[in-house]
Order: sequence, then structure tokens, then C-alpha cells
Amino acid sequence: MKFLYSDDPIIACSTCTHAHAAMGVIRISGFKSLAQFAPFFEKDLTGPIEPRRVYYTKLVLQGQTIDDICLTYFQGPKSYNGENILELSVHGNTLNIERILELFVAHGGCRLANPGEFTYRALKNKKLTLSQVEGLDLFLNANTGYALDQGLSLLSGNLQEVYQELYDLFLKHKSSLELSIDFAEDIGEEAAHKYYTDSLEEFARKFQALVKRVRPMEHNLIQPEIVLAGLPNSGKSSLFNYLLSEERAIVSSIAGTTRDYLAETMVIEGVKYKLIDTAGIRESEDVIESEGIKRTKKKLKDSFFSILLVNPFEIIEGFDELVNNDFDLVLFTHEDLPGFQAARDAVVKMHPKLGPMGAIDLKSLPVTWEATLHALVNEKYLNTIDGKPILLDRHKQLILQTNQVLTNYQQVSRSETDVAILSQELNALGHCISELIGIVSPDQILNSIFSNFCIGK
Ligand SMILES: Nc1nc2c(c(=O)[nH]1)N(C=O)[C@@H](CNc1ccc(C(=O)N[C@@H](CCC(=O)O)C(=O)O)cc1)CN2
Ligand SMILES: Nc1nc2c(ncn2[C@@H]2O[C@H](COP(=O)(O)OP(=O)(O)OP(=O)(O)O)[C@@H](O)[C@H]2O)c(=O)[nH]1
Ligand SMILES: [Mg+2]
Repeated sequence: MKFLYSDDPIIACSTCTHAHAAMGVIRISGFKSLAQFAPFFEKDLTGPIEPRRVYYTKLVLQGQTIDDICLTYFQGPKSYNGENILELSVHGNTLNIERILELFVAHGGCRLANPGEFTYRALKNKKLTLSQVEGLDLFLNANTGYALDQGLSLLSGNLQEVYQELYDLFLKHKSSLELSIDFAEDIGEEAAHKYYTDSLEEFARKFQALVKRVRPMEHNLIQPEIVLAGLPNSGKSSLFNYLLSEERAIVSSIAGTTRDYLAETMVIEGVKYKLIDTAGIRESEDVIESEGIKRTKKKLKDSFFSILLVNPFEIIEGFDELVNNDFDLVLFTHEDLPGFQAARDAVVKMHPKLGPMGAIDLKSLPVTWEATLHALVNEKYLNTIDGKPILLDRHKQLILQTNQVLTNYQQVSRSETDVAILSQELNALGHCISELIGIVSPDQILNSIFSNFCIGK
């Protein structure tokens, strides 16, 4: 675990640090008293400073002005992460920012923050829940409007509310089991049993609604990929270059030219897709090419939108297997060559499912064709989103896992009357739910979430 359970003063720039900008925001978090920074400001920090008010002042070192800045003090616990935070809006020259950071490290008792460390402290101080932190991660790394919306929804705690309700129902059910031990005599065995079964059913019903939200394909909406696949020499790299309007991939008549996949950004209707050119799939003795082909197959499986390119003049072994995959679009290439129609018909005869698909001629590709592709991808994107809230992979896995434990518990609860055994089974369920709502979060999960964060967040 990178993060120590420390609360010493940390400092970082939370805005862009690799290019000059008009402004930069530097945050210091975890200091005891504002007065310790008094030597660095023209404004008297030993006097009264109203929290969350912006003060215009000068940053000074040994009588020399370093920058003209705005300063805001957030007094813990009323701050982003619950600690005392001092924010400095400085001029956004990268050297200026570096100089100010160094100043506070050398003379202000601060150390540079690790990536995500401000937010980690927010989690630790219960200012954010784990799913909110995940929402923040999604939000900050979003490439699509959809991911932005979903990130914000998670960050606002919408999912956490659902989890909390579930947890409350779980506790209610748990108490019903305890009730049947302690008070069965008072309320009657029948009433106790009814309370037990009703509360379990209520929990299960609520949980099933969550299970329904676990849909495959969803993660692909966050970083959607359009994959070009096909046999060697089918024209993948040619189409890749065409769509990017640049000679990005090497095109040659030698089969097996592309050995590893290439990815470039392509924007359709404001959504950033990754367009991926892959290695032509064939049996190969070459270790590197084989690895490339393995990756192609994986990319194809994970893709949001897949396009199969078919050069009807070069059908080789392995095509049958390739065609068995599901594709969103199949395109025939080399339409300009003599004998195209006959070659194409022969391929379609062998593989009828390719029949209705189009042919493309890269040399005279009409502009409308590209618009059609864009429309198809965009349509699939909108249909898949369909206004539905998303579940991140970690949540999906936990929900499915919890579902199994729940099914098992429901089975046991029907036949078992020994409260000690029931209670043990129920604890297993409780553990799953606690992990889901983030009451317990193993280090490895924290690590994988925070590894996405940048310094200053
Ligand atoms: N200047 C600045 N802008 C920013 C941030 C920041 O830290 N500083 N944020 C950083 O991500 C985001 C806003 N998030 C924030 C979340 C909570 C609090 C905060 O002070 N919370 C207190 C008070 C709440 C209240 O007044 O209602 C609290 O929770 O107790 C501040 C910023 C985006 N913009
Ligand atoms: N005549 C004609 N030639 C094409 C067409 N599309 C691609 N080619 C040519 O076919 C050859 C193979 O094209 P690439 O784009 O490199 O094919 P690829 O699918 O990327 O091949 P690998 O990287 O080996 O898997 C090149 O010589 C291209 O110029 C087409 O529609 N018509
Ligand atoms: Mg290629």
C-alpha cells in the first residue's frame, strides 16, 4: 500500500503542470494552524482569516515578492477532505508553480503529495465513500459525455444511496434473526418467523433490482473502441489511415504487415472513440506476430463496435473461425479490381451471413460512406446507453458474487432451523454487502482505484 495512514502537511498543484496556463491552483492539506504559513504572505495570517473567503495578497520569500495570488482557507472539517486546506491560486506558468511548491517543501514543512492523496484523506475522513471516489475517477478520466454524466452521478452518491438502503434492509433482516432467538417467546414463534421471511424477501427484492443492472458490454461505453479486424491484406490499415486522414499505419501488400495493434482517437458526435487497427488473423509461426494475433482476438472481444474487412481475393485458412465472431459491420474491399463481383459472390456463398454487407473501394470512397459509418456507431452508442446508469466492473463482480451468496442463504433458510448455522451463513452475506458499500475495502482495491488518480487530486 502506497498510502500511509499519515496526516502530515502535503502540497501539490491540482491544475495542469505540464503546460503554461493563466492560473494554477496549489493545495496544501493537513497543517495544524494557518499561522505557520504567515512568513510567506503579505496578508497577516496570524490575524483573523475568514474560512472560505478569497483574499488577494502577495506571496513573499525573505522580503521578495514571488507571485501575486489569491488565497482561500478551508478550515477542517468543513473542507474537501476534512483537513485544514489552504488553496493558492497562482499564475499558471509551470516554472512559477514548481518554484512555489519547492518553497513550501523547503521552508513550509510540507511534502509533495502522492497521486490521489488529497482524495484518499477525504475517504479516510468519511467525506467521500468508496463509490464516490470511483465516480470521481470516472469523471476525471472521462472521454465521453456519458462517462462524465455517470461519473458525476456516482460522485453525488446516487449509487451509495441504493447501497445504503440495501444495507439497512440487511440489518433489518439480521435483527429479525436475533429477534427469533431472543424474543420468540414474547412475540410468538409464528410472528417471529414471518418477520424473518418478510425481511429476507424485502431485501432480496431490492437486491434483484441491482442485479438487473449488471449488463455485459457496459464498460466499453467508458472508453469505446472501434476495432478493424480481418485476414492479412484485407485492407485494415488502409481503412484506418483513411478514417484518420493520415498515413498513420504502414500499408503494404505483404501479408502480416501490422503486427501489434495501433490505436488512435476518433471523434464521432462528440464521443471520443479509440479506432484500432489490428494484426491480420492467420496461423503464424512467428512469435511476435502470434502475440499480435492473440491481442487482436482480445480486442475484438472487448470492442464496442467491430468491423470485419474482407478482401475476397485473399481468403485463407482461419476465415471460417473469424467469421464466427459477431461483427457490427462487414466490408468487402478491393472492389476496384477486375473479377471483384465473382470473388465476392463466391465468399458469400460459403458464408451467407456476410451477404447483405457492403463493399468499399478506398480509392473512390464516397464521403457519404463515412457519414454512414458514423451514424451506425452513434446509433449503437445511444441505444446502449439508453439513459441507464452504469455499474463499474468492481461493483458488477461484487453484485454477482453477493447474488450467489444470497441464493445460497435463501436455500439454507428454507430448510435450516438452527439459528447458529443461519447466522453464520448470514454473516457471509453481510461481508459481501459491506464490501459493496465500501465499509470494508481491501488494500488491493484501494490501490487499483487510486492508481488512476493524478497528483494534486
Ligand atoms: N477551488 C476549488 N475548486 C474545486 C475543488 C476544490 O477543492 N477547490 N474541488 C475538489 O474536488 C471540487 C469541488 N469539491 C469540493 C467538495 C467539498 C468542498 C467543501 O468545502 N466541503 C465542505 C463544506 C460543504 C458545504 O459548505 O456545503 C464539507 O464537506 O464539509 C469543497 C470542494 C471542484 N472545484
Ligand atoms: N486495389 C485495392 N487495393 C487495396 C484496397 N485496400 C487495400 N488495398 C491494398 O492491399 C494491400 C494490403 O492493405 P493493408 O491496408 O496493408 O492491409 P491489412 O489488412 O492492414 O494487412 P495486414 O496488416 O497484413 O494484416 C495494400 O497493398 C493496399 O494498398 C482496395 O480497396 N483496393
Ligand atoms: Mg495492417
